[in-house]
Amino acid sequence: MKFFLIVNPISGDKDKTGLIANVRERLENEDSIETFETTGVNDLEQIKQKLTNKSFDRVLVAGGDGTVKLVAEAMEDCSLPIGILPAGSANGLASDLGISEKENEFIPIALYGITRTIDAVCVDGKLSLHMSDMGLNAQLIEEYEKSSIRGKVGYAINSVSTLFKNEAPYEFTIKLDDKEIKEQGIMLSFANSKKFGTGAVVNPQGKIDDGIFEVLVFKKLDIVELIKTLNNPKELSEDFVEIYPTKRVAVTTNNPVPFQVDGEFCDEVTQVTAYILPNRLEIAVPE
Ligand SMILES: Nc1ncnc2c1ncn2[C@@H]1O[C@H](COP(=O)(O)OP(=O)(O)OP(=O)(O)O)[C@@H](O)[C@H]1O
Repeated sequence: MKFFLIVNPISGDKDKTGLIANVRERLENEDSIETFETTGVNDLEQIKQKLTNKSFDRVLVAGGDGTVKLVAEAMEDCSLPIGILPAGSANGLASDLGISEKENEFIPIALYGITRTIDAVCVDGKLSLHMSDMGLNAQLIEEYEKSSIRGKVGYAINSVSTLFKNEAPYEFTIKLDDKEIKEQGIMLSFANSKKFGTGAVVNPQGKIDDGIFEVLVFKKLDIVELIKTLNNPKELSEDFVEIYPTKRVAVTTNNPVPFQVDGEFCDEVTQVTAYILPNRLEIAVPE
């Protein structure tokens, strides 16, 4: 097999040298691998070009959700299976697909594992594979991106400051196919899957390949419900989160609200439309 390995050198604040060496060690004799390191500038065009000019059998991604998304965007015209080597501060997509965080378990899956086709969501014209949202979490991501401390420690420190200086609750007007709803909440998520990157299950009925996504309106910070999300709940209280399964939605707010897509802060917005992209991507998963 021919592999194209894309490495994000800064993701998760982790050195990837050992990981790359371990991947190479697992290759079978006739396999070949070409490596590309992201720079944070012009990566999309460069990856697209490599994929157009050469033929590969599988693309490996050593990074977090943002890097997987980048690769998925680059594969608009050329669809190849993706093997995820989780190496971000938040590996929400990998965790949702049941991919282990242990190198000796995830490397063989990424290289030779069976694949599964998953949906994506187009959110405000951008590709979202996992979770995008308007509100508190997006503000946290904005603060994190500005801060010099990366990795899980960076998230933890910024969580505290975000909790003290945010403008929530926000007023959301949610237009679904059959109804329009007004809800007040601290954030609104467009969820293609079950969990946040932290592992918190906020969308218990969510499936990444069911042709729909869920709009989640988080009404308040409820410590008891937040603890529940860490224990794989089958359902959550409607006083904590209201869930609307749908194929499309248009959301508006009165005032600008921080907005993020799969862990990347985008902007402050007053409106976002989203719709499902069924069977968008093929990813290697555990059996
Ligand atoms: N060489 C680089 N230098 C700086 N930034 C980079 C580089 N390569 C990629 N990036 C940036 O990394 C981000 C994607 O990181 P990703 O989500 O995969 O990992 P992460 O660990 O979750 O990210 P973060 O460290 O931001 O939490 C993108 O914003 C991208 O522009």
